[in-house]
Amino acid sequence: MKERPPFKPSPTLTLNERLAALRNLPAFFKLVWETSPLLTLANILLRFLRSALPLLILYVGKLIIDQVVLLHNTTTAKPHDYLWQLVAIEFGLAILTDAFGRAVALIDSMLGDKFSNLTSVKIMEHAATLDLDQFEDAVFYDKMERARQQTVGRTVLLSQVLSQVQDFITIGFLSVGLMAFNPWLILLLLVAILPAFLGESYFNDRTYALTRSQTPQRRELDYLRYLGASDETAKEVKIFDLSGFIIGRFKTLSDKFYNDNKQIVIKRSVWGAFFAVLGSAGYYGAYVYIIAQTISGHISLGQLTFLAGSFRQLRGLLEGILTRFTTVSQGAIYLRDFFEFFEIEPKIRHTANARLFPNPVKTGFTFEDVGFRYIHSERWANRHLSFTLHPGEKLALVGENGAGKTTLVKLLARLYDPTEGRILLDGYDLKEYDLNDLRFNIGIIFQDYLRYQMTFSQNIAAGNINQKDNNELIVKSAQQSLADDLAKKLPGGYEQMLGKRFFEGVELSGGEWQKVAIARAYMRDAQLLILDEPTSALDARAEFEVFERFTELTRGRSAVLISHRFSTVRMADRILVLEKGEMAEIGSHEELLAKNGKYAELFNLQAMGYQ
Ligand SMILES: Nc1ncnc2c1ncn2[C@@H]1O[C@H](COP(=O)(O)OP(=O)(O)OP(=O)(O)O)[C@@H](O)[C@H]1O
Repeated sequence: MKERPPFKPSPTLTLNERLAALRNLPAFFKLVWETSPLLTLANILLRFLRSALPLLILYVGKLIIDQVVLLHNTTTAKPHDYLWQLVAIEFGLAILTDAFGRAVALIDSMLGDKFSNLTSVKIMEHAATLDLDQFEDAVFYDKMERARQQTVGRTVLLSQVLSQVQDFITIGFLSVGLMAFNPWLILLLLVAILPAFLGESYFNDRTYALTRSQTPQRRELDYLRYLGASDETAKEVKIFDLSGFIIGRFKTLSDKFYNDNKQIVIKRSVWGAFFAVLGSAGYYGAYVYIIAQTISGHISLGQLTFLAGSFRQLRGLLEGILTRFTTVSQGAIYLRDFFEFFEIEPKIRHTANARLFPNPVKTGFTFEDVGFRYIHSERWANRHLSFTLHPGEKLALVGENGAGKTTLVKLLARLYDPTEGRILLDGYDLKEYDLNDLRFNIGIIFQDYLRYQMTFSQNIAAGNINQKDNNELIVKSAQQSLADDLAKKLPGGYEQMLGKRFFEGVELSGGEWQKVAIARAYMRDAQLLILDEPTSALDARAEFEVFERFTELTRGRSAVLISHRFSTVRMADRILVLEKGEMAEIGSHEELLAKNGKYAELFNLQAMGYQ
């Protein structure tokens, strides 16, 4: 594993970037609304009602104290009914405050869960539309990882923005009373709190920059976690005794994470404590002033409790609003990462009036000087390919490792578009065809096909998932790929769970998995079938049988076969020999042997090995 450069926090964001990030908020709220209009509405309503309660409680408190003082100072006995009514009202308000608070928290958490599910689905849906080469790009993965992180915890932003509004309203209510008393005191509070706000803002910036720069490392940690503890990796990790190496790498990376984060957390906490003292000083300054005013008889005891209470709450609220402001703008910046992912557009797409796949194909697939280079690669994986795959023809691709065989079939299925030249189907560029229809009519089984940890029948149905309940078709496909005998031997038959990851799963041999995978090719009525070496693990007899059936069953349809076994390759109508991505030869087995070129050389080499 290449040693990574040390973490380098990206530069902190400019004010413009912060403000620009706030523009994501409306889109975010739209998404929250989409999550659940009912919960969102209930949340807003409850918060609004709750914002008036603190002032009401303080005011009732003032009335209570004034009433107590009055009763205390009068010598004649007076009924206490009014006082107890006030106490009962305050009690009721306190209960309401608590009940509203809990209801809001409950709704927040339900909304949060729903939001997280909705956004995860959206990410998966969007990822499904993107191109293969986008998945082969580390920068893309970083973006996807950052977007994925936003699916959890982002609803905190919602409650923060709503709390912000709620607190503003409460402040408005509280300020009305205080303004009448002395507006300067509010200013004093604001000045005392400002440093805390600026400090928070600064540290949030640093944290964001660090988190963002750590994305690739976080992905590497995930990967190491998977390598160190997964059924797919356990065998090799044990045999090569890699666990020490993997754990060591994990520890180094996670320690570095810890240390880098620790520095910011410590600094933030020290400065936070200092700023809190400043805030307290402002509050106590105002408090002393109010006490002095009471002693000198300018205000009543009830007013003292009302004002002191208002101030205490105001300080808390102002502090909350200011620190939350930075978190909200921070959250908006994280949102930028989320929405950025959705801005990634696939390049491989079709036009509005795309053509449907021809049935039957008339002239076939024609390569016109096709060349292809993978993203970020200097080398041509395919170059100067010019040939026609005729309707009904069986074409075998032959060539050494890395000669470009798989790349060629990926171009046929438009997993990539040619870098130069073009591929025509019945005379029209592949790009003019409806992408879904094209892919549906081309069935490919790759050499690195997936071994789904699902049931036997689902593994086959993966070839045409719309037919997952069509048992007849599934059994027929299994019979055609020789997988049916296998199903009969399994305890659960077609409903047998495959792989070891889930309960009562059964592991298959490499060749058995291949037979299951090949059955996928028969699940759809594809016009072009491609087998890219999915038979390498079959014994020679099984491969021969599989291919014999394949050519028989696909009669009338075109097929491309990739195999390193010449006993199989010779069954094809024509053989295309690739060398370093270019066409070396094309012709039938007999023609190419007679030519005594590259094909004859490879064929004789293998024949010698069997002697
Ligand atoms: N996703 C990819 N990104 C970048 N380069 C790739 C990618 N896939 C293949 N290549 C490169 O393209 C070249 C052709 O690869 P390809 O898989 O088409 O060969 P192949 O003939 O199918 O080989 P094999 O017989 O080993 O399966 C190789 O040099 C390989 O390194």
